[in-house]
Amino acid sequence: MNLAPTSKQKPILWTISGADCSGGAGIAADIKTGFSLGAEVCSLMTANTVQNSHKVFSINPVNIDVLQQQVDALLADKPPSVIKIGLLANSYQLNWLSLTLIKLKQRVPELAVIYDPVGQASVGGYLSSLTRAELLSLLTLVDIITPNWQEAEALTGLKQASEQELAHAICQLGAKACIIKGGHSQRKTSDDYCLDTGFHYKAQTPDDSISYRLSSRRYQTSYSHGGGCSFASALGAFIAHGYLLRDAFTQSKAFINQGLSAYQGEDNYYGAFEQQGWPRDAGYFPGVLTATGEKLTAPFASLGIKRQNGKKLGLYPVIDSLAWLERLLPLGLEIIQLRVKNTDPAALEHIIAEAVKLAKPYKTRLFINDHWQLAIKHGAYGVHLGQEDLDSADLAQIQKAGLRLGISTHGCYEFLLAQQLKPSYLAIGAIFATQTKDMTGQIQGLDNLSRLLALATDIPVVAIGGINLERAAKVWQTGVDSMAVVTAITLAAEPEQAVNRFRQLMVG
Ligand SMILES: Cc1ncc(COP(=O)(O)OP(=O)(O)O)c(N)n1
Ligand SMILES: Cc1ncsc1CCOP(=O)(O)O
Ligand SMILES: [Mg+2]
Repeated sequence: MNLAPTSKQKPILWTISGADCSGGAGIAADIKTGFSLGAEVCSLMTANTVQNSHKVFSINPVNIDVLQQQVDALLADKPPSVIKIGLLANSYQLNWLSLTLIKLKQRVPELAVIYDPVGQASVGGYLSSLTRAELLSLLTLVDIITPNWQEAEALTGLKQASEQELAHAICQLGAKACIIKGGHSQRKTSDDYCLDTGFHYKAQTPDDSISYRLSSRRYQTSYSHGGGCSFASALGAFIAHGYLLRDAFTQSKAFINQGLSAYQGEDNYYGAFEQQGWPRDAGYFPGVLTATGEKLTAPFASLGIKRQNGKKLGLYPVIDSLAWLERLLPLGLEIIQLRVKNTDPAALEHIIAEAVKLAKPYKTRLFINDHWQLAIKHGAYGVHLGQEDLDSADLAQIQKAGLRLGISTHGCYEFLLAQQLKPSYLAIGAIFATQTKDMTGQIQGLDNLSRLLALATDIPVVAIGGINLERAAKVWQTGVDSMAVVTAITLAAEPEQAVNRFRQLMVG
């Protein structure tokens, strides 16, 4: 993921789906969704369906020669970064598409293929005559499949299986990731479940997979026609913009919640789902279910600064030695982090113990990166943990010891997840490319920083990564509470002067 813009060109999403003359689903939904989310949609129509709000009258498949001509024409000047597949009307189309995807993936190696297996129309009636065996043949070419649970049961042949088991079975059939949509579920939960077995950033097997579960309240509305297609095309649009699957998933769910909330309570009319632009309002974002969070209910000790009350944490130097700490403490900063890597245990303990002693006479809040046991042992003010540390660290122990906790996040999924742990601050990074740490695939950019800030509660938010004096004003204008920097200070010709210049631009 690199969300820092490199050009003003819109990402291109192809939709290979049916047209719905009643305007809500299929290609209409995909175009409205793409437009709403800043993606350019090219449409390859598989069928010209005749339907209204009561019934599907006919399907009218398009000949594969026409589809092939459209692929050839579009490849010349509008190659896709994502393809969303919806209705496939017959086995000619399925076989043609399988061969086409193989060729396209050779030509565009980064291409992501999303398949929304539309079998049944929401008004009733079957849209596709494909058999299960035929559909399965497509799965190995699919990066993300988005069935609802009935479709997932039909694909796997499993009954009474959990969403997790269904997703796992579908990934074993060949798809790289599977999102089971809970929206139409008659099950107790309306959670959406995602199993990611290797898409984008980690090569994994289905047994070594990552799962995400998002939960939202149910929206009562009759304006939902095309919601499923819109979810899959929103996912495509977010992925085309460069978001990781977990963040595309979270934002797509927010996009759907936002649309479903538009006409709540308007009954007796079968209306189309309404695309309402990029979801920014925290109220539409789903809950992120986490086992770690369920154990913690109380907030971590506070920094004495809340996001809303106007006081800011300001500059947050992240340094790696006692010498730097001694040099910066007299400058009267609100917060400093000691981030020591690759040091033997005895030396490390000595450094942390000394750092805590050095910081005692100052009002500066000293955070220790990574080494939470030593931070507790020596009575540091706080601990900073990364995502990888969250599972192994004993958060309850940190909380019980009264230490403050800062957590790194990289995108909206992790931000919402970490927020539920009620830490003392949340960090977002890397805002820009940085030489200090390998942040490949995790560059947020300023726009995404602003979007994440819209999800913030009263917990202070720190921006980190590639921030220097030239870029600082723009970062500060987003409304962050603090900017954490390493090299902008440690490599500055005059570090004290650099600190002062940062502070000057953070006034107001
Ligand atoms: C303020 C702040 N934000 C993020 C980080 C990065 O922490 P982490 O993800 O644990 O990575 P390392 O720093 O351990 O490499 C941080 N240290 N401080
Ligand atoms: C530790 C860390 N975490 C995210 S980016 C980063 C490095 C920040 O260093 P710099 O300020 O030199 O870009
Ligand atoms: Mg760390």
